[in-house]
Amino acid sequence: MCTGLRFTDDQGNLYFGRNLDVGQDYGEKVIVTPRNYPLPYKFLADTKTSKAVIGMGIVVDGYPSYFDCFNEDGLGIAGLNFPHYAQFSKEPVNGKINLASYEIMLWVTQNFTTVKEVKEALKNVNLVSEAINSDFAVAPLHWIISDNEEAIVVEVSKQYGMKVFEDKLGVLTNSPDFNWQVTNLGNYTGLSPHDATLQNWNGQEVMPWGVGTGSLGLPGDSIPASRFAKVAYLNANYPTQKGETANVAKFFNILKSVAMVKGSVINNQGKDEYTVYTACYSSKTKTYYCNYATDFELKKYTITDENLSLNKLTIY
Ligand SMILES: C[C@H](CCC(=O)NCCS(=O)(=O)O)[C@H]1CC[C@H]2[C@@H]3[C@H](O)C[C@@H]4C[C@H](O)CC[C@]4(C)[C@H]3C[C@H](O)[C@]12C
Repeated sequence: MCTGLRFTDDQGNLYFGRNLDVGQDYGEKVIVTPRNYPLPYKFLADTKTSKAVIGMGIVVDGYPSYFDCFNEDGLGIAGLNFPHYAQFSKEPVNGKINLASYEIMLWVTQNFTTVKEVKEALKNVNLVSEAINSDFAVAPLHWIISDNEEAIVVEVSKQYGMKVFEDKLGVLTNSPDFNWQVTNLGNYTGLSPHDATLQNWNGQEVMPWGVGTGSLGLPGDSIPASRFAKVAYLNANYPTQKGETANVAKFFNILKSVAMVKGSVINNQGKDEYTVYTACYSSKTKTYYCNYATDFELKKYTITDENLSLNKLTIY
């Protein structure tokens, strides 16, 4: 499972990232793709990158295959599992921009600066079920895309085709679909950051005990709907913060509260599924912050004038 989160600071700078919750080691690393790096496509003419990108991923045949990535202009995208729903086109479709589903990460971060532009361009996109190479399966993902101004969620399913949702909550988890998750929030509208008050039930005074009584019922389990509701609630109530340090702390405070702790979830392959890393990109400083289940030290990697103009990937 995974959880994506975005919010802005008091000056409108974006903080955007995710938890990666998996039961498998992909050997992922932080990768900076420079400008002018070869960018092959399955159905479009090969080209070169025009914007530097930073994020977490693996390199497959020289191709930076990102799990989440962010460009130097502050536009980012994260892929999260969307099992039982995600279904891409079997074949390319004439007259459309055909992208292999894994190509959406770099297509978005190379061609656009704003979500507004992405939304317009997506109207003509067809995502094709095509793996990078025969060693990999097609990942059944949906995506959250964000800039300073707004966020959207992109889903392609058998039931609904391609859908692009405004994500005012700044949250994405896994299945069911985004619309279902937002509808489900209606079950949590009684939550309040304020404590419950003293009640009188048939003459009996009933006292709320201690702080936090307004949030009784806020979920704490690991299912996607629970993580969605919890992060949506916390993101809506966490006060706007000033400065990079406080905003990065806000990000990790919220996402670690839905992190899956090793041993608490065992998937149907018998593997521990847990939060392997948490990562947050700051558009203000072009910095990718991350830490790992096995090492909480906060690592910082930045798109710099030096690494954006190299002619090779920088792999940390
Ligand atoms: C498993 C990851 C998503 C984690 C997640 O959302 N889990 C939820 C589980 S569930 O819903 O509750 O079942 C996804 C996110 C990005 C994915 C990777 C990226 O898409 C990059 C390549 C793409 C290749 O097609 C497959 C390998 C891969 C390296 C992918 C492996 C895997 O599917 C990743 C790592």
